[in-house]
Amino acid sequence: MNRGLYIGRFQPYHLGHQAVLQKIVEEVDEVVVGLGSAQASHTTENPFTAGERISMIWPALRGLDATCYVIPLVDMERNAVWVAHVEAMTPKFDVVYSNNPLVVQLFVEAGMEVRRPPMYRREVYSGTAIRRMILAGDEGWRRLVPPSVASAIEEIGGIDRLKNVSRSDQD
Ligand SMILES: Nc1ncnc2c1ncn2[C@@H]1O[C@H](COP(=O)(O)OP(=O)(O)OP(=O)(O)O)[C@@H](O)[C@H]1O
Ligand SMILES: NC(=O)c1ccc[n+]([C@@H]2O[C@H](COP(=O)(O)O)[C@@H](O)[C@H]2O)c1
Repeated sequence: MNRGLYIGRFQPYHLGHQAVLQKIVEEVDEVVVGLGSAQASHTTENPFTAGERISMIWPALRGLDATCYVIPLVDMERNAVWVAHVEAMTPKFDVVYSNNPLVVQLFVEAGMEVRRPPMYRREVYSGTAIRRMILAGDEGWRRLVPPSVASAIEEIGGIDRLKNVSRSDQD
């Protein structure tokens, strides 16, 4: 039995992430989705709580042909102990999937196999781009995420939240 770890902040989860996971499930029997920066929310970079992100991701994972775990991972002050922290919080995994240079570096140093998934239409499928579209009032962001993510963001008042937390006291 082969298990893969896919780490991201998923702020929000988008169709690029979904495309990566569809490829990962062809290579492993089970996937651990590591929900990074679980402590973060209500900022421009990290608008959604870990719980909200789980609610967004869960329906999208149901369509995948593999057992998936979603595990919240709070950040650690020391990068040197982060891999041990991740290992302590997750079921045992055999391979890590990430394109984040720091994540890759830390797992390679720990002797883990790391695979870098090819980028899937990065110019549009990007958390940063989607948050910018929401802030600009561009409704096109809804086509870049699974339907469950768009409706969850709507239900929690995520559009107004992102706009409000991105304001300065001069606005
Ligand atoms: N379009 C994409 N195709 C393939 N991999 C992607 C794509 N977008 C993000 N990833 C990868 O998925 C992992 C998790 O990404 P993350 O949650 O940071 O999304 P992001 O779109 O990069 O968000 P942000 O712009 O907020 O950093 C990272 O390894 C990232 O490189
Ligand atoms: N020291 C740490 O806590 C540490 C180190 C490396 C990555 N991470 C986390 O891993 C996640 C990587 O996800 P992204 O690729 O979405 O940035 C982020 O949440 C990041 O904060 C944390």
